[in-house]
Amino acid sequence: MGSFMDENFLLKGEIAQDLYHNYAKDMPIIDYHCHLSPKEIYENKQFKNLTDIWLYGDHYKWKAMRSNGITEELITGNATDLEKFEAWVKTVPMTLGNPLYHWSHLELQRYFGVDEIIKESNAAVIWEKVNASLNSGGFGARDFIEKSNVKVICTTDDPTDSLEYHLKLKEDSSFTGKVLPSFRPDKGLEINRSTFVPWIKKLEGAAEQSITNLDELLMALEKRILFFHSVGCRISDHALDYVPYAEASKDEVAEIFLKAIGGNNVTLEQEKQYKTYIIIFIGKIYAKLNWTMQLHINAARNNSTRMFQNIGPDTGFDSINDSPLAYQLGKLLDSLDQEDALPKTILYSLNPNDYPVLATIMGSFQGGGIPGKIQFGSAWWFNDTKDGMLEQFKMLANMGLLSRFVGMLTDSRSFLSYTRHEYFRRLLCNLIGEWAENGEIPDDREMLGSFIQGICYNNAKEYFQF
Ligand SMILES: O=C(O)[C@@H](O)[C@H](O)[C@H](O)C(=O)CO
Repeated sequence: MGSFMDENFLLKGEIAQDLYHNYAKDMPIIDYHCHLSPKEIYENKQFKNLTDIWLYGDHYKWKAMRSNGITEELITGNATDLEKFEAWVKTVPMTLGNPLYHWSHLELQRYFGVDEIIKESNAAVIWEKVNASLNSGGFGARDFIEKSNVKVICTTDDPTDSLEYHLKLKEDSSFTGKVLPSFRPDKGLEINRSTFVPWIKKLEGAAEQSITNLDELLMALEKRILFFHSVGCRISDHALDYVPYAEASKDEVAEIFLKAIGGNNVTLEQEKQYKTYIIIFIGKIYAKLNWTMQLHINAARNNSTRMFQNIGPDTGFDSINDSPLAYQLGKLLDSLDQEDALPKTILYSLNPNDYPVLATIMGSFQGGGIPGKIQFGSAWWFNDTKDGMLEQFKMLANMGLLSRFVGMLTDSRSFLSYTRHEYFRRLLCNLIGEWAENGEIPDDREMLGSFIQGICYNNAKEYFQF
């Protein structure tokens, strides 16, 4: 029996171990969806202590702490960093079976050489060891990126963003990686939210034009897409908590837009018509620019009104949604495909019940000579677990081509999360190794190695063309 999280962690059998150690482990990383701050990267943020880098912004850990009965004071409240750290250390032993248990140990092992089991009796030594490293130099934001062999990072950015720090990083020869923006126009699609009208005002400033009608909105959106493209953006991202599809003429959508900017709510049907029209309009531009369109579907966000009002979004109060998507998604993609204007697309759903739908719709729109043009995206958020990742691998293999998968992303706000790529790679190598051990696939190491390296890095490099 192997020791806890040793070098062959998650790798059963010689083939899996060979595939991981000799093919996967040292492949570079393209992290094509995350929520890191380009400002913190540019400034090479230094971290005060272990809580600063390990707990701040990590709503995965926050959610676990709440489930463990830790009070909010010790999670996002006014407790000291040491008190928050101690509260997390008290929680970790309770997370057995949750990926947080593995991820937390990987984060300390890989970046700080700390092998202690995370538990209360080891809290002091862990706190001291890591803080000594953080205060010794060479443990800034950029250092974690470079240590993790990350070649490309795609942050998540609003169309009105100046991209100031992306531009500064582009000019900074001391930084060898690429930090590229992703175009995330959610606030311009959520026409019934209180953020919509203020956002249109912000867009007027960013696009340096007035936006008093639909044509001007479309012009402004195209301007911002072209600006993002000039800064190196090649990917967009849409959080579609439900997939809209409702047909309407341009004149009808223009009326809906005027109603909204006049400060009036529109009907749900009108919201769907507006969203459908805008997604198709910008999707055509994505296709022209050879961008990739990511659709993150079926999240149910900010379930706790009280906590949303207290501490805002992305704080651990979201869940899986179950809105129907098969018809709507098929029609949305077909609307673009009919005009030969469907961009490369990555389909994610937070609801695993949607996986067969996504994996088969994906197959309906492949083509254009692009391997894996339409992707069934990596197991996302609550599915970013050992079982969730394996389920996605197998579904994609059964229904499409796992060989053409563009692989893992962290989707994180933490500079320590690149260990999730290691976790992913170990699970992938173990699955392929298991198939070979069972004689389900040939034990042809070069072929299997190439398969693995494609999913770890080479497919993404070819697909995204960053
Ligand atoms: O991109 C999203 O909307 C979600 O991934 C969201 O940001 C969430 O907070 C997250 O990061 C899940 O990993």
